[in-house]
Amino acid sequence: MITHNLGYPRIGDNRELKKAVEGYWSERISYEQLIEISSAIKQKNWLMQKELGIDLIPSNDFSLYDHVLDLAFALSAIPDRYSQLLRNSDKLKLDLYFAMARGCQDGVADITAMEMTKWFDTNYHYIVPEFYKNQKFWLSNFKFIDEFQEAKKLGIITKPVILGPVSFLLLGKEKEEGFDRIDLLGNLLEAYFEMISLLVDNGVEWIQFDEPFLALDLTTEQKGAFKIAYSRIRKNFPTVKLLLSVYFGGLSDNVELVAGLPVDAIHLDLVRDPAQLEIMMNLVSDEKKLSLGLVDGRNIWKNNYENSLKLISRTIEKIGLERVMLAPSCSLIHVPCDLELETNEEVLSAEIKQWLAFAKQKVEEVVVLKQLSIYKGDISSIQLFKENQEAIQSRKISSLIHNDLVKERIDFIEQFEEMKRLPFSLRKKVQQKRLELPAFPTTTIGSFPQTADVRSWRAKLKKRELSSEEYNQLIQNEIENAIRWQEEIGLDVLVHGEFERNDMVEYFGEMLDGFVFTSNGWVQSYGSRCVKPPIIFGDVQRPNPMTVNWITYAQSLTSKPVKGMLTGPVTILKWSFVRDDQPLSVTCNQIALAIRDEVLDLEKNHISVIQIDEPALREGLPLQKSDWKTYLDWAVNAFRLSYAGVKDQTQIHTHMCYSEFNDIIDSITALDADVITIECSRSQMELLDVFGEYKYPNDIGPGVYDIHSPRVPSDTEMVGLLKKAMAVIPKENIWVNPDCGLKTRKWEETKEAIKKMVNATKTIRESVQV
Ligand SMILES: Nc1nc2c(c(=O)[nH]1)N[C@@H](CNc1ccc(C(=O)N[C@@H](CCC(=O)N[C@@H](CCC(=O)N[C@@H](CCC(=O)O)C(=O)O)C(=O)O)C(=O)O)cc1)CN2
Ligand code: MET
Ligand SMILES: [Zn+2]
Repeated sequence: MITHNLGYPRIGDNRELKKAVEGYWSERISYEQLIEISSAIKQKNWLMQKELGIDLIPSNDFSLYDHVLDLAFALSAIPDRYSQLLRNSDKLKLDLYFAMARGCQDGVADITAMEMTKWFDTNYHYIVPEFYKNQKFWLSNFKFIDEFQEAKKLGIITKPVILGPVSFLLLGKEKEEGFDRIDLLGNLLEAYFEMISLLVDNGVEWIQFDEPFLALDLTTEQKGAFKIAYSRIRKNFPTVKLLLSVYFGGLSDNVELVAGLPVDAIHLDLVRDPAQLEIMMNLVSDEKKLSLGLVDGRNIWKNNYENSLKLISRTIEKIGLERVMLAPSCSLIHVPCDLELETNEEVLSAEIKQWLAFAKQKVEEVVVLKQLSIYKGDISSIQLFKENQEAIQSRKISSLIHNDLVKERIDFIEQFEEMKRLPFSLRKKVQQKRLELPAFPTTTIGSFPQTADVRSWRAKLKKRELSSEEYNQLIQNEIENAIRWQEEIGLDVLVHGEFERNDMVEYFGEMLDGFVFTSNGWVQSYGSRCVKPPIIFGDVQRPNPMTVNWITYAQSLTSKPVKGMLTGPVTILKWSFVRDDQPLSVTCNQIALAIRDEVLDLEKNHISVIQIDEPALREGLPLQKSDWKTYLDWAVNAFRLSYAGVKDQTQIHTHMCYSEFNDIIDSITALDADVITIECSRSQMELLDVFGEYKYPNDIGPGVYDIHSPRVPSDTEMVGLLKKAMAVIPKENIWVNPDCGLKTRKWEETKEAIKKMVNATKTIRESVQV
């Protein structure tokens, strides 16, 4: 029986990578220092996994920005617009790599970034490969082999992890007409052969090919591509061991296809779909191993050894010990590094801590499961097993979890559904009378730059180096400056800037009952950006108002409307670690009721516009279409519940980013927000087409500039994008705003860009009669 891991967090226990990469971008550290810090993280991870006793340790799971970009870069899938940056030195190559991720504006070059989007149903974002007709691929970067060699020097023969060829193509996007990216498979395989041959020459024994698309619905052609890819790889490399890994879902209709692929081992996500194991065991031939993904790589609850051991012994009985591999369900990049770093009991109590496992603990769980499953005697006498069962039991019966008041409120949900508003067209008139907005109203998405100063005040507040009065005063000053600046440049609907928030989800988690948070539970979201997802362990309710003081303070400074700014129930749910002892829909409704309390309090305090962000609505969509309807029904209901009972004169906004809306436009419409602001600019307004075709009835603010890049767009570019928007959306319905919040930007860039955005709007207002 072999234990292995699919990928370990690369950010470092204390976000060393984030600090190093950002240090490199701002020229505080050198190329050499960045490489040194990266190596230290990799080595620490490898040695730790070795020490814990994992048999097959992954390499090439590290990345300086994103593993999909790494592969595109290795295979020379570098769009032409970057050609002026192609250079030979290692440092300049790295600068090109970062330019692809972040855009480049340095006085000489002015190049947009590649698109970024969500990695399946996670809060991790990858860089979208760009594909062209007849594109050729060749190896020009060698990270996958360098990392293997690096680990080999430490005496560890790792298992390189490489995104499989079919998933790589499917994750990308055609950048010209007249071909399907799957047609590039033949060309792409040539480069994969080079890659594999280098690995084999250097002594690789196992290669892990990740093909998460096998957990999604596939066309016949796509299925065919998998057959071609793996039979050609096998033919060229008959002896190297291939592990095909599928995660985030069950194989469903693809199970026969996968069982038949000529690989040496198949990894299954048994957390998402335990039932697929029996089906696979019946189909798979004798020479193949099965890797059981039993330890949840997407959540932080301790593994229930009793349940896992049942599945393992069933598998041993059916296919034999030699053919069983044990692993986490997916890469561990989606969970924090190490629970032992949580030492502050005031933040995370011992009672709750004993229910949890982070990445390092999950690696240990895999090893212990192997030991327990090959143990010949009675495992109930083994300490590790006993402790595990006690922890599982303690969570089941804990009094912390259940709150009868919350359960009663949930039972009365139906009555809220009857709180209907006027239809949008009539509401719009009532709201316009109150707000008196010009044509093409301008606004921003909520956050303004989270400067080092603002963060340091929060850090000092935590360490009690600032009193809460001092902290509040500092934040109020920021809000006042932000309001003054917004008035000065002529924005129409203002925001308070979210300076008081560490994160749009964690902030609310900290104030709601039923949540705990961590001190160091960081998870990578994209590039150097990380989040600390709160943990929902029990029934949720709002003991006190969460935002009312800040928003009413901001509103008191101006006669223009200031938006109340809330995170929606689906997003709070999706970006937290969620309890697994009740349906997600129930937890979501509990959160919705808590947000609704806040909405109604804001309304009572004369806030005329309230934004309820739902950037994770699309990402929550199940991977298989057959599950969509159920999800969309409860997600849309929860959103509507969060504002149920507001008056017609209160304008409800929502915001979404990184989403393909094509498939869910009905549900977006059913949210019935008065205004939706969406991410659009990296895709040059392509995302808007569906709203036009569908004749989406309410107002839309298509993002006219990409906030994820430090690059400042010109007003001409924004005028161009607005004209594109006007070609598909009635002009009366258009708002003007950036793609998303500005918290990751610097003030300098923000001020310049928003000013240009307001100018672009003026140009548009002058050019059309509304
Ligand atoms: N949860 C979530 N998911 C999301 C988004 C989001 O906003 N939130 N946005 C989309 C894109 N993803 C993003 C994810 C993270 C960030 C982001 O800016 N993260 C910050 C951390 C935010 C945070 O929690 N800040 C804390 C802690 C900050 C910190 O690092 N403090 C220092 C100390 C500071 C000092 O002394 O100067 C430390 O702990 O070492 C705070 O402000 O209080 C970062 O990585 O830099 C942005 C976008 C999609 N998914
Ligand atoms: C990821 S969506 C962000 C929305 C939030 N209101 C902000 O402006 O930061
Ligand atoms: Zn956003």
